Amino acid sequence: MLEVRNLCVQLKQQDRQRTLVEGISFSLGEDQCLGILGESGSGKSVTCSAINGLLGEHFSVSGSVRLRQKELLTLPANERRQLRGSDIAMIMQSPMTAFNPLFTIGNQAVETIRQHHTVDKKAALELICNAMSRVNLKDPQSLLKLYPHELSGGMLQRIMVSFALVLEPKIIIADEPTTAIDYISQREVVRELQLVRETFGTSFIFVSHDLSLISHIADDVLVMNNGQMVDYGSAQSVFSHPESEHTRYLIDMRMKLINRFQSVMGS
Ligand SMILES: Nc1ncnc2c1ncn2[C@@H]1O[C@H](COP(=O)(O)OP(=O)(O)OP(=O)(O)O)[C@@H](O)[C@H]1O
Repeated sequence: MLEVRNLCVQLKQQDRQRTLVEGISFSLGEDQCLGILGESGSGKSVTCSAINGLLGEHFSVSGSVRLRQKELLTLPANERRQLRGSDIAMIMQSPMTAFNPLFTIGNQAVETIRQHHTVDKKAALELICNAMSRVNLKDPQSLLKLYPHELSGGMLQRIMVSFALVLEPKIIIADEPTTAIDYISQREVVRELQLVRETFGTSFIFVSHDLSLISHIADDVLVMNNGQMVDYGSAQSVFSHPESEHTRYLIDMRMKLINRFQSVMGS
């Protein structure tokens, strides 16, 4: 489905280039979930944005990103845009920047859905309302009348998940899709994303710094540190026999946290 080879992202600065990400390679099969794990600033979001062609002109991206044998990095911008949503949908970490502040959520939903499905406005609204209810958003009709700034980050994030549920893309890149959401809704969102995978065979790239979440949902895991890939393989092998010091460190930190929690709960 998706084949990424030696992906490298540089930021063009006045007199030099700063490398943000280098040497990222992985394959994502149909109905497969790749977890990208790493601490803050390790390059997870830049990697996802590069794959989806969302980095601006200050960045240079090299390597290869092939979607069903089609090279995406050299694709003209309009063809790339067409793939977004229908082939690859992204649930972004900062939901505020994902929406246009000048239009209501309902307008943006209808516009986005009708770009990819031949349905009228009423049917598009029904689809999005239905998807919003599935991710625990109450009274979707009223929410659709609001502008992005009138909603919390967590609500916008869940609305983004609803867009992805309606568009039924082949691949969903979920970049920390639960960061701005309370614990109960996090579980709803993860459950819904898993249901999408089971129902439509959607492939996922699931980005998180939460090791337990990744170990729970990912088939394969790629661990990043300082813009580089330090471990890659099946979740089972990466977590039981990590190759890098850094992955071992992340696992140790997680174990310490669990032990501390158990001792606090026990005392
Ligand atoms: N728009 C940008 N301009 C300049 N540098 C950037 C930009 N976006 C990201 N970076 C830099 O690229 C590096 C990787 O950032 P990235 O956002 O990909 O990390 P991350 O692993 O997703 O972190 P987090 O979990 O906090 O989101 C960081 O050093 C960051 O400062």
